[in-house]
Amino acid sequence: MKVGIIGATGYGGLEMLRFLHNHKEVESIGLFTSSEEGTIFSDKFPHLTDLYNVPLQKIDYDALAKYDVVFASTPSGVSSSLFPPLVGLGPKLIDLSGDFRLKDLESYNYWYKKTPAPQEAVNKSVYGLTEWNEHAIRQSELIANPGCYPTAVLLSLLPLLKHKLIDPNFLIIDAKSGISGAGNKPSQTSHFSEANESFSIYKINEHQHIPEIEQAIGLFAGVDTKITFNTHLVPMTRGILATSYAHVTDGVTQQQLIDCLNETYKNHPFVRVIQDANAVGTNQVKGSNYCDIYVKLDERTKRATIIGVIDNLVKGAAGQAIQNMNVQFGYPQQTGLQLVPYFI
Ligand SMILES: NC(=O)C1=CN([C@@H]2O[C@H](COP(=O)(O)OP(=O)(O)OC[C@H]3O[C@@H](n4cnc5c(N)ncnc54)[C@H](OP(=O)(O)O)[C@@H]3O)[C@@H](O)[C@H]2O)C=CC1
Ligand SMILES: CC(=O)N[C@@H](CCC(=O)OP(=O)(O)O)C(=O)O
Repeated sequence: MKVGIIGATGYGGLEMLRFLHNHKEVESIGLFTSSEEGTIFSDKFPHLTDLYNVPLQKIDYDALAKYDVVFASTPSGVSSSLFPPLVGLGPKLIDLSGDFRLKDLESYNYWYKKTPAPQEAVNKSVYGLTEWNEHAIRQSELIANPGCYPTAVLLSLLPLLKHKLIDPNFLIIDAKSGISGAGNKPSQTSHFSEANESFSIYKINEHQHIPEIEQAIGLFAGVDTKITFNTHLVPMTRGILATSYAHVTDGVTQQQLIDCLNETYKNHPFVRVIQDANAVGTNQVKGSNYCDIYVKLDERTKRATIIGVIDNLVKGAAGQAIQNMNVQFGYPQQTGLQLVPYFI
C-alpha cells in the first residue's frame, strides 16, 4: 500500500516513518511538507541517510488522492481545512491533531481557540481509541486519532467506569509528560535551560484534552461527568504517566479492579495490566506501542489510584495511528508495531 504523511518533518511524522519503514504491507511512503518542498529528507535528518534520500513533496490534492492512506501529523487548525476536500476521494484519512476529535464545534473553538472543521466532516470522523472503537474504525474513512494524554487516561479509567467500580463524580487526574509532547518547534517552556532540572504544571484547568476525555467517557462508559485534569512537564524527552484518583463504589475490592482490567484487555495486545508497582514507569514503554495500566485500592480511604503509562509519540500518536490503519485495512493490529521498549 501507498502511505502519505503530511507533517513528515515533525516529531509525530518522523515516528510514523520509523514504524511504517518496517510495516510489511507498506510499499511506498510519500513525505509532504508545507515549508520545505524539494529538500532531501536525509539532508534534513541525517539519521535517515541511505534510507530516505528523497525530496519532500508539496501538499497537493492530486498527488494525495493517489495514496491508500494519508496521515496528517500537523498542528491543530491545519487538517480542519486540509482534510475535508479529500473525504470521499479515495484515501483513508487519519488525523493526529485535535481537529476532528470534538463533535461539538463550539467546544473545539473554546478549547483550541481555532476555527473548527466543517460539521459534516466532523460528523464523519471516528474517534480512534483502538481498543474501544474497533468496529467503527474498521468502517471509517476519517479517523480522529486520540490525544496523547487522553489515550493514557481513557485506557486506564474506562473499564472501571463502564463497570461502575469507581465513582465518576470526583475524578481527579494528574498527568505528566515529556517535552516531545510539545512538538519540534522550540519555545520558552521547552528551552533546555528552563525545562531541565525543573518540574512544572501548565494549562491549569484549561487543557484542551479535558473535553476530549469527558466526551469519550460519555461515549464508551455511558457516563456524563466533569473531570479535574492537570498536566505537568517533566524534563525528559518521551513518556506520559497519568495518575487518576477515584472513590470506589461500595464494597469494591482490589481484586475486582484488577479482574475488570484483565478481563477488558485480555485480547488486546498493546495494553498490559501491571501487577508489580516497581514496574510502573515511562521507561517500561518507551519507544513501543504499549499502554501499561496499574491500579491500587487504598483500603483506608476507599480511593483507588489508577495509572496509565504510554510513550506519547507512539501509543499517544504515531503508533496508535498505525494501529488504526491496520484495523481499517484488515491487517493484524500488531503489524509494523512490534518493537520492544527501549527501557534505557
Ligand atoms: N508530539 C506528541 O507527543 C503528540 C502530538 N499530537 C498532535 O499531533 C500533531 C503533530 O504533532 P508533532 O509532530 O509533535 O508536531 P510538530 O510541531 O513536531 O510537527 C508538525 C509538523 O506539521 C507541519 N506543519 C506546520 N504547519 C503546517 C501547515 N500550516 N500546513 C501543513 N503542515 C504544517 C510542519 O512541517 P512542515 O513545515 O514541513 O510542513 C511540522 O513539522 C499535533 O496536532 C499534535 O498536537 C498528538 C499526540 C501526541
Ligand atoms: C508536553 C506538551 O506540551 N504536550 C502537549 C500535547 C499537545 C497535543 O497533543 O495536542 P492535541 O490536542 O492536538 O492532541 C500539550 O499539553 O498541549
